[in-house]
Amino acid sequence: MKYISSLRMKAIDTNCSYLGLSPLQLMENAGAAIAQSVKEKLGSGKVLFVAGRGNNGGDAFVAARHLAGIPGYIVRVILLGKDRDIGTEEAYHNYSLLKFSRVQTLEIRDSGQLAVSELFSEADLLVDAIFGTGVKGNIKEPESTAIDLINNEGKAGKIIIAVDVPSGLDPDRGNFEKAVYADLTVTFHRMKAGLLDEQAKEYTGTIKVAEIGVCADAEHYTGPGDLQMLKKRKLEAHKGNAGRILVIGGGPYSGAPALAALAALRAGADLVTVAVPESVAGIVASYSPDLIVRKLFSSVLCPEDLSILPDLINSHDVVVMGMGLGRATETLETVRKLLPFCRKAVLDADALAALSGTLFETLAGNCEIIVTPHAGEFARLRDMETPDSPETREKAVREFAAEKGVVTLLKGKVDIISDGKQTLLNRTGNPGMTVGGTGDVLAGITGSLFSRNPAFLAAACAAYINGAAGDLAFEKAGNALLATDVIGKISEIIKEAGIG
Ligand SMILES: NC(=O)C1=CN([C@@H]2O[C@H](COP(=O)(O)OP(=O)(O)OC[C@H]3O[C@@H](n4cnc5c(N)ncnc54)[C@H](O)[C@@H]3O)[C@@H](O)[C@H]2O)[C@H](O)CC1
Ligand SMILES: [K+]
Repeated sequence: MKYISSLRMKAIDTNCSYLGLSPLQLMENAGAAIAQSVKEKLGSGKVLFVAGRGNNGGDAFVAARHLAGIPGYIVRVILLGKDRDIGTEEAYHNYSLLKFSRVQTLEIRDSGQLAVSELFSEADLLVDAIFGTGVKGNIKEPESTAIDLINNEGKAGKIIIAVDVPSGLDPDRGNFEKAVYADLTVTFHRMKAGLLDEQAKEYTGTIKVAEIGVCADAEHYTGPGDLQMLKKRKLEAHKGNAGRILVIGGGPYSGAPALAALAALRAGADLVTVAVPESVAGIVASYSPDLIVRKLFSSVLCPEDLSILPDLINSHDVVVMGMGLGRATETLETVRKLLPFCRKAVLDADALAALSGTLFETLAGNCEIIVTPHAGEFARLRDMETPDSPETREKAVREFAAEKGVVTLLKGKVDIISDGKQTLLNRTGNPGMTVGGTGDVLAGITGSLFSRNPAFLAAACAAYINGAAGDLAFEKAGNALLATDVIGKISEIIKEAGIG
């Protein structure tokens, strides 16, 4: 069964909002689904909603409004706190509407007041909306008492419906300190992993997955929500904690490795070292004082460099390799020899020319790889034309990623990112980005994110950030935009997503 983590669900929520589907609309659908389930369980009578101060409570306020309009129901809501304690705008909005909806509300001060309330014993059906996916740590008061009181009524034979998850149950792991015993759990959009836990079964009752109108693209295309899944920088971070990146590139060209390195820095890496052949080391160093340049031996990457690069690789978290290396036989041979020293590598441009199917197999398990080919490079990697139609292209990327065990980011008008199991599409970016260097920028961002995040998430978010930064640059420069303009906008995208 396909299930979803609470973090991913939050990301999808944010992506919906980015696409124009507001959290309020999702809440309205969630509440309507709860009201529908109440109607199916109870034809008429007294319904008590026990609501916490988060969006789980918000769903209950919507459901209460929907039910109160139907003859035969007496609808009451207990809010575990005061209205000013309600944590989200959407929940507050829906709570405010209850005044106009023939719903009796009670705001409770503390667990003592809760324990003497007769609303519990008077109800025919109780709806548990104390916590959903936002529960954290040990359960405090008055929530703890509220769970006990709901369970007392459940023991007395009343119907209990849980909103999204039985309150107290960890939606991802299923473990808990105490939780509501429900007859029915109405969970939204997708099954939550925690509900499938063996121990959890006793608490969930029947599980119903309710559609709440999530846009399909919020899940299949990258968005700002995906960025929220990236690790946040810790306030007490030390130098190097946010990633040490080694860029290996250059020789015939000097700009490409510098672009990748500067992009990695802008995407949050702490330290970026650029290892380039001696012939271009001075030029690369002259581009920016932010770059640490390590001089290699010759005018192209060559076997002699194997005397210094393994140590350098070892002192960095991620290697980003390929930009501007050229395709001299000795260079490609050196790339192949370096890979077994890498733990995490982003391979782009000329490094892709060094790869063969068997090489992937020898590396399996030792080195996590992200490849970032364009259509031509992807065709060479597979020894097969890259398909034109979106569906076949997506399938080709998914199959390649699964077969070779590498995260694949196929660049194009719509980028395709897959690890063989999960696939995401990215449509940020614009025609101005066909200018040289934007691929190097993407490789740099990918390396930076990969140092602290899983490969698939890093690649998907890098594609989004690169394109979104390009879109900002396009506003000013139009089709005349340069790769350096894109680098200049990375920080705005990262800051806006709150991950910088
Ligand atoms: N797309 C969707 O899935 C939608 C989900 N909706 C509903 O929203 C909740 C998640 O809402 P959130 O506000 O993030 O969190 P909760 O309501 O679950 O809880 C937050 C609330 O609880 C307090 N709290 C947390 N832990 C504890 C504790 N241990 N003891 C006491 N109090 C605690 C916290 O301070 C907050 O006040 C999801 O489950 C769905 O029901 C949307 O409405 C529709 C879209
Ligand atoms: K709940």
